[in-house]
Amino acid sequence: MIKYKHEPLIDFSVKENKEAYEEALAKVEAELGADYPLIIGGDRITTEDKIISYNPAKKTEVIGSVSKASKELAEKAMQVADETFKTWKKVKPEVRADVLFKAAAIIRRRKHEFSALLTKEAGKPWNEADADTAEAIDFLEYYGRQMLELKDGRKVESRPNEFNRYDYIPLGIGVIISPWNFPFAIMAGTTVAAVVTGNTVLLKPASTTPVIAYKFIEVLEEAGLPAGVVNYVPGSGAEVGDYLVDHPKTRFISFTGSRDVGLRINQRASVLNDGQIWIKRVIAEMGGKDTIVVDKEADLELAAQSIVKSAFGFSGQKCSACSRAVIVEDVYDEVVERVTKLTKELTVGDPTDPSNFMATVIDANAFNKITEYIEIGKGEGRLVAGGTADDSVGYFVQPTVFADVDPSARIMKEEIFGPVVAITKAATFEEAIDIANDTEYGLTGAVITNNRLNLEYAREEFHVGNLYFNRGCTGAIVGYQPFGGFNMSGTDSKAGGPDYLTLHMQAKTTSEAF
Ligand SMILES: NC(=O)c1ccc[n+]([C@@H]2O[C@H](COP(=O)([O-])OP(=O)(O)OC[C@H]3O[C@@H](n4cnc5c(N)ncnc54)[C@H](O)[C@@H]3O)[C@@H](O)[C@H]2O)c1
Ligand SMILES: N[C@@H](CCC=O)C(=O)O
Repeated sequence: MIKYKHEPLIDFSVKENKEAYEEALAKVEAELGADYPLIIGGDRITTEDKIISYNPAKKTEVIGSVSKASKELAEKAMQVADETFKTWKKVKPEVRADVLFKAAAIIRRRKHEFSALLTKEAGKPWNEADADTAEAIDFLEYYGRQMLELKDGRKVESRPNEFNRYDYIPLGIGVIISPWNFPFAIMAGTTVAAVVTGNTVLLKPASTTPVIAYKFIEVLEEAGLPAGVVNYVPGSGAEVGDYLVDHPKTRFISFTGSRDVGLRINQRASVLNDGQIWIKRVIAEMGGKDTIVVDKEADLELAAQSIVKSAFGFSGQKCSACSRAVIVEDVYDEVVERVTKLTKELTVGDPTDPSNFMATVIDANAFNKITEYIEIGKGEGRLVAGGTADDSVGYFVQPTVFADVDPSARIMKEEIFGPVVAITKAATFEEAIDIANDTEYGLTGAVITNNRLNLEYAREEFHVGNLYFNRGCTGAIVGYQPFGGFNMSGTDSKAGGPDYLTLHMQAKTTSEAF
């Protein structure tokens, strides 16, 4: 087995790569507007009720019409997943892992096609779409190998005349609820983690990005995954989501999304329903209010570049995005000035044009929420860049920077999930870390300093699940920087890490006496 290594990112300055992406975009554009059914037990089911997926950069352009699961169809999917679990759980881990390796190979061969769909369906600029696809491949390659490591359980001690074993067995039916912002990587990663560990799955993708999820199910089928192991049930969060979460046959829920929905799922999952004989497990990866701290002894150009890239990459729509910068007063003015200049240089426009650094936000709801926060920001700080938005063609919000914001301001505390960064001043490095920690979230953070003692101080005191030194706070890589946060950022399950698969299994001890 070749050692795991992350998928390299594409260099679009190479002519062949650029042309290949353009070809992929043309292929995706030729397929726009298609109908996509539900998939339950391998059967394609078309419903009257549809979820329409639109291009956020051309808001009337339909990416696809996706059949929408009702409660009845969700129940049917649940029965199929229950039945299929009886056989899938007995399939050898090596065989399950092979499905993941083959799926990775299929995606790698048609990589740009998936990325181009992300450009159209999620509004991802080329490099962001490519990173999303690369991460999906990484999850497949990494979790496949992780399963091979765990397949014989873990070593435990045995005394003379006894043989003890500690094995991992699957849990049962998992409900996978995924977000739209990494509509390929997170959707695929959370699904295959459940599958490779021997569970069956009901996948409810985000309603803004259901087409990429359908394409992924096709890949799994092509890779040999038996019918019924993953069932594709797009639907309304409130209707189908609640039904699946509450269902007595649901054994675990793997959710990635906002704080409020995560808390709701966690609460509902704790209720014992008729016929239920287990405590449901909940994996919940939720929001962030992530901070870059800049010390006075620091590379200030690196600091400004890191803030701008982490704040505005994919329009700030990453749970890891830098939405706050805390700068020590000695270098405050200089860094604010440089951030402002860099931000004003960013190009914003349709993501199919690779010269645009930034494109849209996902939909009208996001546009309205973000522009409301920009208005709030105008009363809470000094607007130094951006502050405008235009939804006449697509949902475009200019990259926006507020300086001199009080640490207790709303835009310093609440997750905006858009291209807005708030900057505040701290008297000392220690105070900067205190401000960074003053949030209910604890997902990512970064520190820019050349002072070794301050780095070590941050290592202990900066309370986030993913802490980065002298770089930005986005872009964790599967198997290298396992991802997940503290406090209201979720259960810190560390996707892409060595402990992740065990969350999808239960350990069984057997002890035989001789
Ligand atoms: N921590 C992480 O790893 C991580 C990664 C990506 C995104 N996020 C967070 O996700 C959020 C953005 O994603 P989003 O807007 O898709 O989040 P969201 O919470 O609105 O939706 C996430 C998923 O939950 C579903 N859902 C909504 N209501 C539901 C209900 N009552 N029951 C069951 N499912 C329901 C949605 O349809 C969607 O599939 C941000 O807060 C971001 O920080 C976190
Ligand atoms: N894992 C991604 C963030 C996922 C959430 O949006 C990163 O590290 O930037």
